[in-house]
Amino acid sequence: MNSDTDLAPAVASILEAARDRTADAEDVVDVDARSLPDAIAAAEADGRVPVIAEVKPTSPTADGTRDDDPVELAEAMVAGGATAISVLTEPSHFGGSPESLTRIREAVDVPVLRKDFVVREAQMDVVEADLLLLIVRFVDDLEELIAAARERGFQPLVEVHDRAELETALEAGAEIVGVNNRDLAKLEVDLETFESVSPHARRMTRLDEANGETASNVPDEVTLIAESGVSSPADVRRMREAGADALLVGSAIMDHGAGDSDVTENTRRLVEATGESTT
Ligand SMILES: O=C(O)c1ccccc1NCC(=O)[C@H](O)[C@H](O)COP(=O)(O)O
Repeated sequence: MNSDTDLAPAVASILEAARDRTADAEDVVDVDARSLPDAIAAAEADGRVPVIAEVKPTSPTADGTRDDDPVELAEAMVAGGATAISVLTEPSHFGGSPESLTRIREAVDVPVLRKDFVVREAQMDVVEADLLLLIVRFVDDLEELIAAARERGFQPLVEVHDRAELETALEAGAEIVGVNNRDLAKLEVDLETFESVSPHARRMTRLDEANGETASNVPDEVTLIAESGVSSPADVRRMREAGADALLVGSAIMDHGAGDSDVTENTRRLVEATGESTT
């Protein structure tokens, strides 16, 4: 793990809370996961942009809190064409909970991501989900955590912020990689982050192993997700042109400032962002 000194205070606080969080589950999770790559393929087949819509009651950068029932939010996102649902389960900075995720997963039939700050294996045994987030920057033993997640049936979504972290992720065998456009020092979003990392991911996964340029456990295919800062159909097209297989969108769908904003419509305008347009 890198030093904590170049993290925004909010992120340092999230990380400290994550490290302190106990997980005293008696049973090891054993989940029969819904496949994200299959869900992405199904969306592509019927002309939807694959959007992972995020149930994110609040966040350090949100301009408010939405108190709506998380299940109603998730169902509204699926009605708008969401390919999968991301659920923040972090309680103190994002207003999430594992219980919300369980209720959501029972109510929808798309894959559900547990978006949290998991730093130890024991913290995986809190709730069943189809995908589990692992953030390269925050863990010391990525390869072991990927293996531990897979043993439980989770599909690990490994999050990176730059090319060096991407290499770490791919060499550890990550098959689903999220490139987060929000930097952890100032919490600013810049879609160029995805644009600069994505070609490197494609190059690394295509290099012939025999030429010795890539580690032997780099997968042939990787599912690449552009995370954070996608707020308009134009942003969607931009990330797709840069190679995103799917987009993870929270704030633009939750629209925290406007408490009663229509989550179905907010999802649909991104899901339908195909073809040419200037907006
Ligand atoms: O969203 C935040 O304010 C935030 C602050 C500090 C660490 C992480 C944070 N967000 C986590 C996420 O990765 C996003 O919720 C997710 O990618 C969606 O981003 P957005 O569409 O920009 O809400």
